[in-house]
Amino acid sequence: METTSIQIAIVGAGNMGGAIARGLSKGQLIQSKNIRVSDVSQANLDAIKAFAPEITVSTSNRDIIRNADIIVLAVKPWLVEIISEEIENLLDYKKQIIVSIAAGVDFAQLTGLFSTDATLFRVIPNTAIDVMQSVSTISSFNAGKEQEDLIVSLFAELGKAFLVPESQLNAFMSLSSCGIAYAFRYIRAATEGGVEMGIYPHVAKEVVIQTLRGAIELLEANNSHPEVEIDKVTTPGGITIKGLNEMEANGFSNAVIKGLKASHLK
Ligand SMILES: NC(=O)C1=CN([C@@H]2O[C@H](COP(=O)(O)OP(=O)(O)OC[C@H]3O[C@@H](n4cnc5c(N)ncnc54)[C@H](O)[C@@H]3O)[C@@H](O)[C@H]2O)C=CC1
Ligand SMILES: O=C(O)[C@@H]1CCC=N1
Repeated sequence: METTSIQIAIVGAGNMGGAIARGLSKGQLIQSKNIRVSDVSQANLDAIKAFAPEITVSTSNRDIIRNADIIVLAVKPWLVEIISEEIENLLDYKKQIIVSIAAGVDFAQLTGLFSTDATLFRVIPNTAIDVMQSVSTISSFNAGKEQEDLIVSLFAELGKAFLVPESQLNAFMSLSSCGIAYAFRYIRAATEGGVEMGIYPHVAKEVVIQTLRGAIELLEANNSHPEVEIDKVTTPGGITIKGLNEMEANGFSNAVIKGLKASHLK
């Protein structure tokens, strides 16, 4: 199917649904006039309309899903069941693809709510989808290669997309969707360290951000292991190794790994 004719309906225009609608409308694959969004909050719909007037908005979930090729469920996990009851009798499982971004709602639950015949995707983005820099981890159920390629290509417009078996989805979610919060916590900690050493907070934050950007660009440009880049910094007998050893003595790597594992849904 030509992507220019694809109709997409997004149920829930909050942080994630709103960002997906805005991102796709800025991208090349889906035309804004083919994007429909519903929410119980008129304010959220007004915000989408203000961003892209060509997007159709509605407070009726049932209205927007009619004839949509792809239906994205972007509501909180505990609302997926309520939405499924509301729209289920309108769905055509032979034609329509359902994409759920609800964290922790697995295919076993989704097939129970919809049908074992449904073509389903689970997509786990992170909040950087708002700036089209998400990690979106994708699993499929009953989907053909073409359908998988389509969903991956849509989310690749909003950052990077990884297609993985459902058994790995929660580990990816811990690393990227929770991981973005852990990255922010590092930035906060480093900024506070800078302030303690006498640097203004806004300057310290800028320095930390640019330091991280540089680290990422080096890793990508050199395709290297982080430890290789660390070896280039640590002058023998110098100050960096003192700092690293002090951080490790205080459990830095252990804390990061334990935090990731604590957020890994089993
Ligand atoms: N926030 C995050 O970092 C991540 C969130 N997710 C998942 O994304 C989903 C959405 O999360 P957020 O966008 O952060 O939540 P949100 O609360 O910002 O957005 C949900 C939207 O659904 C709307 N809504 C409520 N009841 C509705 C109904 N009956 N019909 C239509 N719309 C309705 C709300 O008004 C709200 O705008 C959740 O299931 C969450 O598990 C997944 C990965 C990461
Ligand atoms: O904290 C949570 O439960 C959700 C899932 C991943 C990011 N936020």
